[in-house]
Amino acid sequence: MATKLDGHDRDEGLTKLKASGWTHDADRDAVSKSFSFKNFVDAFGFMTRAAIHAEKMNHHPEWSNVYKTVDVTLTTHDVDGLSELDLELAKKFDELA
Ligand SMILES: C[C@H](O)[C@H](O)[C@H]1CNC2=NC(N)=NC(=O)C2=N1
Repeated sequence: MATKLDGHDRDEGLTKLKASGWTHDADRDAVSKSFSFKNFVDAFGFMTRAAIHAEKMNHHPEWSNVYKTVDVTLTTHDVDGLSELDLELAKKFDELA
């Protein structure tokens, strides 16, 4: 079971995510990023690779796709906010994009 991030780990994690283009919604305690690709095939390829990774982690994104854009929001529903799993998944999505 995930635990809600707090203290130094949370500050450090959020700082790193913001530096790579993620924004933090304080009301939901969620992070979001809009990924842009060359075309639909690249966007959907990213979603396919990301989905396989998310399923392996048993941690799933809220996301939507329009043509070559994929909008992603990450939060941990089980703890009503950010956990280490969100930081890990965000980092992986950045690597895959
Ligand atoms: C039962 C199952 O392990 C849980 O519902 C998992 C599945 N994927 C999840 N994904 C996300 N983003 N948050 C969760 O709390 C969560 N919980």
